[in-house]
Amino acid sequence: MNLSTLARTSLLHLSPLRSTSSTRDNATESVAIEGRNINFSVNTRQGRIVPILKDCSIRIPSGQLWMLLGPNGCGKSTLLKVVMPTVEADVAFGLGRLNLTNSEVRSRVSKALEAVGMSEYLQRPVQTLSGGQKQRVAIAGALAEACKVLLLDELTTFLDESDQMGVIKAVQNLLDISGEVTALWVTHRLEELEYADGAVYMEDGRVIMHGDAASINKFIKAKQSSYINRINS
Ligand SMILES: Nc1ncnc2c1ncn2[C@@H]1O[C@H](COP(=O)(O)OP(=O)(O)OP(=O)(O)O)[C@@H](O)[C@H]1O
Repeated sequence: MNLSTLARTSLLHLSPLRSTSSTRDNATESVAIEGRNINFSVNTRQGRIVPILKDCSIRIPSGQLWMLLGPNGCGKSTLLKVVMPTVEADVAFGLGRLNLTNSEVRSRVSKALEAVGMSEYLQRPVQTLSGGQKQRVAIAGALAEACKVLLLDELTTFLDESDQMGVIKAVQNLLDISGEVTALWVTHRLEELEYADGAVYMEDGRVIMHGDAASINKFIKAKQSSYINRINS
């Protein structure tokens, strides 16, 4: 079925949540996934609204294995996608171990998302983002944890040109804003050198050249044309 838009209303929490358990000892147990009254509909191209999830509520305690069952087409996969973490939960994930207050967590998440140009995606499920947007959210996660060094391995390999630029610009922007974050970016794409302050070129386990990005670009291009000339001769 072709869709023009997706509509979703839900109240969803992903860990860490505390709730009163109905278990034998009435102990407080941690809830990893909780969705309340989740509704999800799709709008067809013909303008018809098709309800898929109808007022679903689930509560899954931390550290347990639960199964989701039901006949084909009843909505299991859709429910799973809708309970996928939001951008906000994803960026906040690594902060769980830092013993921060909720307002500190919110402030860090919002600053990190701002730095990568993703503020307006706070409540979007990560799974609905493009590849480049997901990379930017991952970078925001590192930033929220106050990482001072980012080691970024081929972030843009499978991205189209606009996503590729979005990620490069997000990294550049956060370096400009923070003034104290350093990034080392692994790439095969020579055109990305235009955005680098410096570069390192390796061959066969050795650093062959280390310096300004323009000189390294020139060096690699000269090597490439000499190689092409050799195989054409
Ligand atoms: N994007 C969509 N557009 C239109 N209909 C959709 C969309 N996503 C899901 N549906 C419909 O919603 C219903 C639930 O689909 P879903 O894949 O969640 O079911 P399921 O329980 O996981 O099925 P199965 O057991 O066959 O994998 C199906 O009728 C499906 O065709």
